[in-house]
Amino acid sequence: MSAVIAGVEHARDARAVAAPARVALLGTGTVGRAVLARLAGWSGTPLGTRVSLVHVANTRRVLADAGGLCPRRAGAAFHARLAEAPACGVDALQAQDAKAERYGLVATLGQLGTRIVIDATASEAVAGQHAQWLAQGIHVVTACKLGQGTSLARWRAIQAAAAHGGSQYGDSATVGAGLPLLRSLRELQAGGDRIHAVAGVLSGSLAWLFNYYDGLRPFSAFVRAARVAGYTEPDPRDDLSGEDVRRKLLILARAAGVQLEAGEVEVSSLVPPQLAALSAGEVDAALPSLDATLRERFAQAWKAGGKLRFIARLERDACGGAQARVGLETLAFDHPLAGGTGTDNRVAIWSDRYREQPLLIQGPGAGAQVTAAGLLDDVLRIAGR
Ligand SMILES: NC(=O)C1=CN([C@@H]2O[C@H](COP(=O)(O)OP(=O)(O)OC[C@H]3O[C@@H](n4cnc5c(N)ncnc54)[C@H](O)[C@@H]3O)[C@@H](O)[C@H]2O)C=CC1
Ligand SMILES: N[C@@H](CC=O)C(=O)O
Repeated sequence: MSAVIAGVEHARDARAVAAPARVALLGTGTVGRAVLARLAGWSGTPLGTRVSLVHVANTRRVLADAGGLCPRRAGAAFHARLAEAPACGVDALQAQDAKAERYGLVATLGQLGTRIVIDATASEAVAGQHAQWLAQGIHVVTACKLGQGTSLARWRAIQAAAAHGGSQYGDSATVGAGLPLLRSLRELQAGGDRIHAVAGVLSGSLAWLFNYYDGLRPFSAFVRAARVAGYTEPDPRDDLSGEDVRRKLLILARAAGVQLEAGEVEVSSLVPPQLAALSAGEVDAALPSLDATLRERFAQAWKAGGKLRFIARLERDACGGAQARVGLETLAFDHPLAGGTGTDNRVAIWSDRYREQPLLIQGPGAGAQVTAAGLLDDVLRIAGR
């Protein structure tokens, strides 16, 4: 290659490397707000040059600018009147009709370069779009478990669409709020290990509840506090019923090579039928219906000299089958899965190399900041250097 051509190629490479990934954020609640705050903190740093936020939407409004939005101003625009948002050099913040959001999103992301949708919603409709975006070559980074943690058909569609579109699916934040759980399972298998079993606490809110519930104050008051702290799902019954943990266990199992259907996970719910039957708006007033049963469960565990922990278990047998279950257990105080504090998830993984003593991974398993960091770690991995 001549020096001139090599120089042109080099300049082209340098431009390709420098082009920021174009990012759309869906959801501006607990997690989405923290994503915007973290992006705002990157302004003027090398990390800030690697991503360009072009689209932000929630259920009510959309802000889009193909030239790039200011994350700080976008955050303020969603949580204060636009006029009060401090200016930071963005000329064209456009409020669009939220109904046009899906089409607007793909158009604003454009056709070229690295395009990423961050899903910080708990929306079934948005999860239903993941495979379509991936098939178009748009990467998806998600905190929402409804993509990979529901039906096996949807999980397979996501894998197939990513392969077809040459796109990546960033799922670190779906289990353990970004703890290196999925990554560890994948790396163990890439190194030739078979995963034998996984067990532990996979819910940050339930960890927090059973770390602090004292059997004296009403359990329902702790549920309200966990919701205010941003640890629960938008509807706390998704946590209390074990549904959120079922989804996480399905995501882990499938990543471990066990293609379970949702119905194959045995789930013991903490939600009584009368609470399960209510509309979302009626839930808060009815939370005290949890109190008597939980007080009794706590007293029994205390008498037995143990602690309550909401545990997920996946056990593989030698014939290729697997058992999966989720529910409240009484564990001895010194049980390896009973430790941790706050929202800590604590998960043990048994594999070929970790046969007797499992690999243990522990850390905060819910919360806006850790989840936003997990999402943006995936964004940076996809955006490249
Ligand atoms: N809160 C936490 O600690 C963690 C949450 N997650 C997941 O993150 C997701 C978001 O959780 P939160 O922020 O706590 O919920 P949230 O209820 O605070 O926020 C949800 C946001 O999504 C928006 N939204 C809903 N449907 C939409 C649609 N069709 N298009 C655009 N926006 C839409 C809502 O307007 C709202 O802004 C959930 O899937 C949750 O499971 C994952 C790990 C930890
Ligand atoms: N509601 C979830 C949030 C993270 O996924 C939990 O409690 O773990």
